[in-house]
This record gives sequence, structure tokens and C-alpha cells, in this order.
Amino acid sequence: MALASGVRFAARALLRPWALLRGTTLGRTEPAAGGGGDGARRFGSQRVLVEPDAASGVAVMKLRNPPVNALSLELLTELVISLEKLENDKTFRGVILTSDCPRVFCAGLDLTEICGRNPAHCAEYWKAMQELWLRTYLSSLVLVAAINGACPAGGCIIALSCDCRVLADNPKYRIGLNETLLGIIAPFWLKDTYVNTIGHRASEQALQLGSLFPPAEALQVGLVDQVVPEDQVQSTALSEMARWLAVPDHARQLTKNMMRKATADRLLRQRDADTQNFVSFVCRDSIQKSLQAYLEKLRQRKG
Ligand SMILES: CC/C=C\C/C=C\C/C=C\CC/C=C/CC(=O)SCCNC(=O)CCNC(=O)[C@H](O)C(C)(C)COP(=O)(O)OP(=O)(O)OC[C@H]1O[C@@H](n2cnc3c(N)ncnc32)[C@H](O)[C@@H]1OP(=O)(O)O
Repeated sequence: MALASGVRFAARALLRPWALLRGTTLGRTEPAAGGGGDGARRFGSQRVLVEPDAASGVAVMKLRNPPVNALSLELLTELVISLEKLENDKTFRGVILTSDCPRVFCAGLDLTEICGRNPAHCAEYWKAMQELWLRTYLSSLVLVAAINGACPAGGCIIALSCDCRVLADNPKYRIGLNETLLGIIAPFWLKDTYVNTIGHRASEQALQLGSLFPPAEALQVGLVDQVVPEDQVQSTALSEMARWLAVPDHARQLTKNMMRKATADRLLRQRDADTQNFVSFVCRDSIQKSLQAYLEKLRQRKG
């Protein structure tokens, strides 16, 4: 798809230096845990573990950035590069995205990447977040989110960018765009993704309230497609993947692009403006104070 290749070019041009500079050990392979079928070899990087199964054409991509898979610049970079590697390997048709950290799928943006950071770093960071959303939202692969933990804000966006979502039935594993509770707001392309998933009225209410939905409500509002016992999340994600892979790739990919291109184009047309908006918004003293206070509250919760 032209657009995807455009994004792929952008990703490669934009991210290659990070991959080198950030000391990732991309491409390291090691035997998959439990053998993994035909000698499948895990690969990935420090913060992303990829367990490929060539026989089925499905890879499991695990976020591994303890304690909460906060989306640091490194994790964002490694996710995009790992996904690009799988997209370029025609052996693979689908990826299951899940967490290697207990109780948390992904805590969203790493707030230490924007709290007390200079505008240049905030811009670099936001471009990486844009890139990850574009890469997942437009991926030619089938992406299934196996949500095995809490999934607020940026974590919710990653899950929403997948083709479908399976959530563990644990009331502590809440999902949603809670930005307003931090005193910030979701940018238009997060809003658009929400509206495309749960509809305008539900999004309007949930975004303003910063709603974090427990599993039953997340299912009811359409934020997730299945809620299953925690020990069945991965197997259910695999079954869901099989359902999607039963469809010829070309027809499915063209349909996905038809459904999502307009939303992605809206960001692609104004990426620089969006980055400037983000930087000028988060660098405001009032917003910095809100974010610092929120981080402090998080740190004190354990006390
Ligand atoms: C007009 C304007 C126009 C345009 C505007 C443009 C742009 C819009 C502006 C901004 C962008 C908006 C997008 C935002 C998306 C986001 O993702 S914001 C981040 C939101 N994330 C959260 O609210 C989650 C916060 N975390 C939690 O709720 C819990 O940690 C969680 C439920 C995930 C796990 O709980 P638990 O297992 O108990 O772990 P702890 O809470 O104890 O946390 C462990 C340590 O991790 C630290 N931590 C947690 N979350 C984050 C995080 N997101 N970033 C950084 N650090 C985090 C936490 O402080 C603990 O640290 P410690 O061990 O104490 O040092």
C-alpha cells in the first residue's frame, strides 16, 4: 500500500539513528522458550521480545519494559523497528501484541519523557509516538491485542490500533483514554481512533471524563471485542488471529486501508503542526505542574 510504504520510508528514515544510538540489540536471536515449534528463534531487542512461529505465520510481540511498559522513547523505537522487521518478512501474516510485565499491558506515555524535558526532546518523543500509531494503525499484518493488564491512555491507543482486542477479566485491568484526569488532552488522532471504535457520543463522554473502563464495561461500550479469564487471553487471541487469517490477505489489507486511510491521512497531512501543538501544550508551566503532581501521586501510592 502506497501510504504504508510512505510510512515505512518515514519510519526507516526517522528511526534508524535511534536504533543505533539507543543501544538496542536488534536482531539478537535466541531459542524460543519451550522450543516454539520448528526451532523458531526468538528475536527482538532489550524492551521488545518477539516469539515468531514460522509454521503459523504468527509472531507474539511482548512489551518488556518493567515495571509498567511505560512508552519510553526506546520502547517506542524498538516497537516500530520490531514491527517493521515482521512486516518485511513475508513469513508473517499476524502479530499478537501483549505484555511481559505482570498486571500491566502498557501504562501509556512515559511521563518522565515529557516532565521537565526541553522542547526539542518533547518533539522527538512525540514524533516517535506518532510513528508507532501510524505503524500499528496502518499495518498490513493482522494485529491482535492480548490485553493482560492495565491499559490506560497511550496503552489504550496501541490496543485500539490493533484489529481486535481480547481483555483479561480482571477488574483491576481498566482500559481507556484518561488524559483529562492528568490535566492534559488526547490529540485529535487519539480522539479519532476512539470515535472510530466506540462511536462519537461514547467517545465524547469517555474522553471528557477520562473514563477507565473495567472489563465488563469495556466490552459493553465496544472498546474490547472479548473479555475472557486471565489464563485464556493468549489462547483466545490465537483463535481470534486464526479467524482473521482465514481471509485472503490482499482483500483484508485493502479493506483495512479503505477504513483507516482517511484517519491516518489527517495526521500525515499535519504531523509537524501536531508536534508543535504537543510541544507548546506540554511545555506550558501549568501542564508541567499537573504532570509533575500526577507523577508524584503515582510514586506516593505505594507508600
Ligand atoms: C489545545 C491542545 C492541542 C493539542 C494537544 C496536543 C497534544 C496533547 C497533549 C498530551 C498528549 C496526551 C496523550 C497522553 C497519553 C498518555 O499515555 S499520558 C500517560 C497516562 N498514563 C497513566 O495515567 C497511567 C499511570 N499509571 C498507572 O495508573 C499505574 O502505574 C498502573 C495502573 C499502570 C500500574 O499500577 P501499579 O502496578 O500499581 O504500578 P505503580 O503505579 O506503582 O507504578 C510503578 C512505577 O511506574 C511509574 N509509572 C507508572 N505509570 C507511569 C507512566 N505513565 N510514566 C512514567 N512512570 C510511570 C510509577 O510512578 C512507579 O514508579 P516508582 O516505582 O514509584 O518510581
